[in-house]
Amino acid sequence: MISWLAKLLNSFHHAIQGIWYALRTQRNMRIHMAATIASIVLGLYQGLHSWEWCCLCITIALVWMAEIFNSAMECLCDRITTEEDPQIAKIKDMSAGAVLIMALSAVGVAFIIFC
Ligand SMILES: Nc1ncnc2c1ncn2[C@@H]1O[C@H](COP(=O)(O)OP(=O)(O)OP(=O)(O)O)[C@@H](O)[C@H]1O
Repeated sequence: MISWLAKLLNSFHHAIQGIWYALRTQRNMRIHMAATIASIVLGLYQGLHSWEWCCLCITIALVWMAEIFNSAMECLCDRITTEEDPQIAKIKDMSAGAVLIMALSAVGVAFIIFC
């Protein structure tokens, strides 16, 4: 039981380390953090309904997830090669495209909720 709990806590520790690494090294993550704080402050100020908070939380989580997966993909690509490679360019472009889709969607959600 104790070792199961220790393994669980260890997994959390690694996951938090990953988020912290992304926040420290990725400029876009800091932009997402600023947008997250601004949305929460605006949400508290406007007194959102619970369903609006649900939409906001899911949207924020999806943007963060997309950005962290994108950062992980970039790390993996750079581990394979840092030399000019057309395949690496396609992989990184697609990964960045996924973040862009989610970020645009988040802007739409924010517009619907706050305007
Ligand atoms: N090894 C490579 N070979 C060819 N093109 C590359 C390579 N590395 C990066 N690129 C191109 O440069 C773009 C930016 O890649 P980079 O690794 O600098 O990401 P970034 O600027 O940190 O992106 P993001 O802002 O999404 O974090 C890629 O989308 C790709 O088009």
